[in-house]
Amino acid sequence: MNAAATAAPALSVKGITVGYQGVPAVRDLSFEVHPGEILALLGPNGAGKTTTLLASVGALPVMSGQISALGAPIDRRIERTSRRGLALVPDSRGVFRQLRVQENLALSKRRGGPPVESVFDHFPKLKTLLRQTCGNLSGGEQQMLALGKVMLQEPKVLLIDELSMGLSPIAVQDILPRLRAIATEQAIAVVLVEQHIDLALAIADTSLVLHHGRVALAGPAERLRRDRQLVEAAYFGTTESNHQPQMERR
Ligand SMILES: Nc1ncnc2c1ncn2[C@@H]1O[C@H](COP(=O)(O)OP(=O)(O)OP(=O)(O)O)[C@@H](O)[C@H]1O
Repeated sequence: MNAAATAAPALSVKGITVGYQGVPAVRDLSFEVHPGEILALLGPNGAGKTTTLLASVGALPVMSGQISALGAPIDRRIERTSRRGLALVPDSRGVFRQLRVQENLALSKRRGGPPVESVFDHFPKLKTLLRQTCGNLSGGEQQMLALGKVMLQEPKVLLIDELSMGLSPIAVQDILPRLRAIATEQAIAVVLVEQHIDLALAIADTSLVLHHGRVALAGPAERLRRDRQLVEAAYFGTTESNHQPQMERR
């Protein structure tokens, strides 16, 4: 068990069923993420990953089950949720493409929060791009900006939907370790939805594979890293029931 696992969970999801127009897209899902931990939330297209993130941040009501974050039940008023330290980086990246980098960062700056310059500790390249219009940035640069913007909000729970969408593997290899460093240094609980399975498992502590809205596989990321066949079976929904561990940790 790692040190983070001894603290109270920053995000606790217990037996949730959630979906659209009364039709469940995710069923009976449970997991916990502790401060400083990264959970890799994996699974094929349509497995329910985005649905899980939306429910976790309060944007989608659960049909049953409970979600609590930072010691209190999730609030469906997103503004309150974000003030309490929950942040979602959507797959659309959440940057204003028509504005410059410096304007994007300024918009995310909070009174009394960290200075804009603190973003350059992890993303020094952004300092050289301050006057660039975001729409002209590369995908990797836009992702750095998206993470930089969210860091200025000092999140305690960070939910990230496909950080690497449209990025080259090299750009993903560059950005994911930075996310690992940020989560550890700032004790942020991260849920990372990611299609680059190996890269996600390389920086994650725990992992969970969804298939058709149900947990097909869960366990320490290190274990899934060692057994790709098991992960692939979970993606195809052919995991045997004795290979569906509870969310134990290292
Ligand atoms: N707004 C919606 N209304 C109705 N059904 C939806 C809606 N959004 C998603 N779904 C359905 O819910 C299921 C789960 O979708 P979700 O987007 O959570 O999957 P995902 O794992 O994030 O997929 P992907 O990797 O393709 O983004 C899918 O069957 C999808 O068609």
